[in-house]
Amino acid sequence: NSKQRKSGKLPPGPYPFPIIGNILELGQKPHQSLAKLSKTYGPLMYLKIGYLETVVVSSPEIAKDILQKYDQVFSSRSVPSALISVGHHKLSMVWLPMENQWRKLRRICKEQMFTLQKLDASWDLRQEKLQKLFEYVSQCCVNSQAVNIGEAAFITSLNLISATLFSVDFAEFNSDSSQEFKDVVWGVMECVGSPNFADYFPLLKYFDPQGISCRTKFYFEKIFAIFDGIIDERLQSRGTSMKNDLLEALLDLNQKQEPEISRDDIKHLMLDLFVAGSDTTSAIVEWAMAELLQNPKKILKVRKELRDAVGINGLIQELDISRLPYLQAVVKETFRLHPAFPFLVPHKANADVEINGYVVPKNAQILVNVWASGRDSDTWSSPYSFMPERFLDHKTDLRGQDFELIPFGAGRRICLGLPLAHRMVHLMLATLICNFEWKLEEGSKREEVDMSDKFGLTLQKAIPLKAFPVKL
Ligand code: HEM
Repeated sequence: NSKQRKSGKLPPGPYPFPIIGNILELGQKPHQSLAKLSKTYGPLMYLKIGYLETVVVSSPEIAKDILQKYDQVFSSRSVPSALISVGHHKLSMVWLPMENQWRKLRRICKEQMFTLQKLDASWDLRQEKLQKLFEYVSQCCVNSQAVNIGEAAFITSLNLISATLFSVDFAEFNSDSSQEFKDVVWGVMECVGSPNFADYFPLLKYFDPQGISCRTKFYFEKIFAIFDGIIDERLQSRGTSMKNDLLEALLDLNQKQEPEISRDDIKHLMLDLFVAGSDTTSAIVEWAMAELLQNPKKILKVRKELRDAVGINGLIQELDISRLPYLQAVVKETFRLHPAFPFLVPHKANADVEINGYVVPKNAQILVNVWASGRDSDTWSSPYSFMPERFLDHKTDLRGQDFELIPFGAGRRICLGLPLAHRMVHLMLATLICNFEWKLEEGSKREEVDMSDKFGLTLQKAIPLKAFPVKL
C-alpha cells in the first residue's frame, strides 16, 4: 500500500480508513499489534492514526539510520496534546525540540547531576534508601507478609530520585501520608500515557473529550505546589546549611545576577525527572524479578555472584556493579524482553528524509518499536526465552551503541538519566536477591507467574508480582 508523494514513495503499511486511518489496528497493546503488522509490511512502515502520520521502525538497521545517521532531523518530539494544554512542552527537557533551551537544560542537568563525580558524590543519599528497602523486606519476612515487588521498587525509585534531587523522602513503605505524592506522579503518568483522541484528531483538542487535559492540569498544579513548597523552604534554609543535591546546584544558577535557569524551568525539570525516572526503573526491577522467580537456577546464580563479590549480609556498593557480570546480563536480558518504553519516547521528523528507498514525511511521529526488535528471531536465538547467558559472551552495550538493544534510545535524545538508572536497577535487584529467598503465594507454580503486559506510558506487568521473602 505504498503511496506516492511529491517527495517520493511512502513506506508500505496497511490501508487506512477515511478519517480514522489505521486506529483500529492498534488495539490495547500497540507494541504487539505493530510488531505483528511489521512482519507483513516490513521494518519501515507507514500508518495514519486518525490524522497523525506515523512511521514505525522495527529493525536495528533502520533505528540506526533514524537515531544516529539522520538524528539531526529526527530529534524533535511529537508532543501529546495534554502536555501542550499545560504549556509543559515549552519548558520541558523531554519535550522541547532540539534547540537552545533543550541544549541548555540538558547540559545543566548532566553537569549537575549525572557526571560520574556527581553521582559518586551523591551515593550516600541513595545507599540510605536501599537500606530502607532492605529493612522493609526484612520486616515482611518477620510478618510473613507478601511483598508487592513493583510497589516496593516504585517507592524506592521515588526516594532514590527525590534524595538525589532534594534530599527529601517522598514516599514511605506502609504509610498513607506518602500516598499523595505517589498518586500525583501516577496521575501525571496516566494522563501522558493514555491514548488521547485529541492527539489523532486535531479538532478534538478544543473539546478535550476524554477530560485528559483537564486531569493533567489538576495533577500539574498539585505537583508544582509541592515543588514550590520545597523550593521556598530551601531558599530559607540556604544561609545556614548547604545540601549536596541537584536543587542546591540549580538554585545557585537561579540566584546568579544573570540567572541561567528560571524557577519555572526548575519545576518542570523536577517533574520530568520524576516521571521519566521512577516508573521506568521500578518496572524493570519487577520484570527482572518475575523472570527470575520462574528460573530458580538463575536467581541462585545471581545470588552466588553477589555473595562472592560482597559477602553475606554485605550491602552492595555502586562500584561493585562492574564486578557482577551475571547480574548485568540479567538486567540486559530484562531490557531486551521488557523495554520500559516500547516505542522509546516518540520522535518527530523535521523534514522529508529518504530511508531504504522510502520517504519518511515531515512532521510524522516516529515510533521505534524496541519491543519488536528485542524479540526478533533474525537478531536473537530463542527470542522468547529468558537467557541472560547470551550477554556473557558478547559485549552488547545498553548505552546506545548497539542498535539491537537500545532500551534507553540512542543519539542526541538518549536517556539523560541512564547512568543513574543503571545504578538504581542493579542495586535494587541486588538488595532484593542477595539476602532473601523468594517464594510465590501458596499453590502458585513458578511457571504460572503471569507475564502479560499492560501498555501505558511505560510497559507494566498486567498483574503485579507478589512474593514472600525468606531471610537467608
Ligand atoms: C530503567 C530506567 C529508564 C529507562 C528504560 C529510560 C528510558 C528512556 C528512553 C527510552 C528515553 C527516550 C529516548 C529517545 O527519545 O530516544 C528516555 C529519555 C529521558 N530519560 Fe530516561 N529512562 C530510565 C530512567 C531515567 C531516569 C532515572 C531519569 C532521571 C532521573 C531519566 C531521565 C530521562 C530524561 C530527562 C529523558 C529525556 C531526554 C531528552 O529528551 O533529551 N530516565 N529515557
